[in-house]
Amino acid sequence: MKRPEWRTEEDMKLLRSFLQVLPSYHHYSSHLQFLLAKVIRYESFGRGRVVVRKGQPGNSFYFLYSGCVAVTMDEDGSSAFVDEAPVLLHSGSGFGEIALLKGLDRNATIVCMEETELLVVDREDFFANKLDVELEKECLYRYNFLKTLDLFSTWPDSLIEMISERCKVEKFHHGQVIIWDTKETNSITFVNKGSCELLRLVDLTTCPSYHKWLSHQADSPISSQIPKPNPINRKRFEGVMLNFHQLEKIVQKNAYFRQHQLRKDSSAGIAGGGRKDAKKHIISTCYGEIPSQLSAAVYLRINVLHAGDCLSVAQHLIPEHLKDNRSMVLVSNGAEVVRIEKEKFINSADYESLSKLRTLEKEYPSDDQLCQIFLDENRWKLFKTDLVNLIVDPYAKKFTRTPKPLAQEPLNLKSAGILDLSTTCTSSLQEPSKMEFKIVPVCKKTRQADTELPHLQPRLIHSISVHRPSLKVLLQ
Ligand SMILES: Nc1ncnc2c1ncn2[C@@H]1O[C@@H]2COP(=O)(O)O[C@H]2[C@H]1O
Repeated sequence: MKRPEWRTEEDMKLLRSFLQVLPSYHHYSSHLQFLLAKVIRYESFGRGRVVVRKGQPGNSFYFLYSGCVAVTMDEDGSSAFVDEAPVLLHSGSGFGEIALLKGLDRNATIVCMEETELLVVDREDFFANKLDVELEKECLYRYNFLKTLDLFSTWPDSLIEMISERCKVEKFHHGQVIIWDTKETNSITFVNKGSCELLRLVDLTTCPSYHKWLSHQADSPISSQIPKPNPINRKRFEGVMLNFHQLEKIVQKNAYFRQHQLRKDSSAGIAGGGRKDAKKHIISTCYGEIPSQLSAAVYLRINVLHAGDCLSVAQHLIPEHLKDNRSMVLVSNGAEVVRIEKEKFINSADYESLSKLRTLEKEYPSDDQLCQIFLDENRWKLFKTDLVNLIVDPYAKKFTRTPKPLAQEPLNLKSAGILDLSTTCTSSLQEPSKMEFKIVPVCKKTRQADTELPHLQPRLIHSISVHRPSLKVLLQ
């Protein structure tokens, strides 16, 4: 990047279009964007470098162009590398405005977590270009939002102002993960606009209802009479299950899954083929033995948070026996959120707001209850799809043309999420399946609380297809 004094008008236009990718820059007026493109300086720092030190006077404001920085309360920023869940700012964010706006010392340390590129606006340019007016507006926006929340109704304005200076508004597009693991967050997340979903990855093999249901399927006279693999079964769910593609993306992007090398596996826990190896296809769980192909996990939505709601993490404020230590994922449906560090909130909160926070802690269904809900919904979907096929299909077929399947599709995401009981049960004791599917290493994460989980890698599914008698026959 050329030095500011050497930039021509053309350079500034080009730079301005480059900077559009930064959300914190993008929403400024085009006039201000142009002025900033004139004065902005480029700096890059390596991992561990402190950009802004707590307690020091502030002379610059920063846009984070690429990389990631942590906000810490210690002066040297070292806590960011030992904290389980440091406050992180990613590409597109801005920081360092408070010291300039309020004439105070830096309220936090900003340390680089990786190679980071920054665009710097120095004090004189900051005020000369009226960036202070824009950033004051942002501060006021956060303050006004917090004022609307009942949780802060007993707080004095000065405290709300202090909190609003120590948080940021973050925008997440549809499907983007806001929190990978709710167990590992130190913040209270407030939804300002839009909505988000709280999901729980339920390992069905750990749920008694799943085993009960499987044994019921095995005992069913229908399944013993007609155990033939039925390709139509798999078609039933295609396009039915909401969000499965989105969940696939979560699994692919999740750093934890990447670390455990998410596999497109064709053998999926099945060691070898043939009847001799039948034993190897069976896994033991505390609820009995099942074919390893039936080891499955499913993401289930357990709550939807709308504007004004918050995801509290007040677990340590509630009695031990009421604590819910399960990991959950918070996914955006297109949302704007404000995260406030739990510790900061608790240190500033009065008795009333602490009690309110405690009551916000929701009780969610157990994994087994979630499993039951899933199986019920699955049954209903099966019935609904069969019924629609029975009534609509003969007419629709006349007028529509089935699109040709894509040649050599590497992984059919639609069918990959369907556990087809009829094909699985018949093939599990014979040849290893050629079917491709995703393995979810949900049980590999060894934490003390998780030690009771069996050490298998369940397959990520969204539906289970079972063989059922034709509705047409039943209705005749
Ligand atoms: N909790 C927080 N979340 C995000 N950014 C913060 C937080 N606390 C402080 N900051 C930013 O860190 C900056 C440190 O320097 P300033 O006080 O100038 O401005 C501060 C804010 O821009």
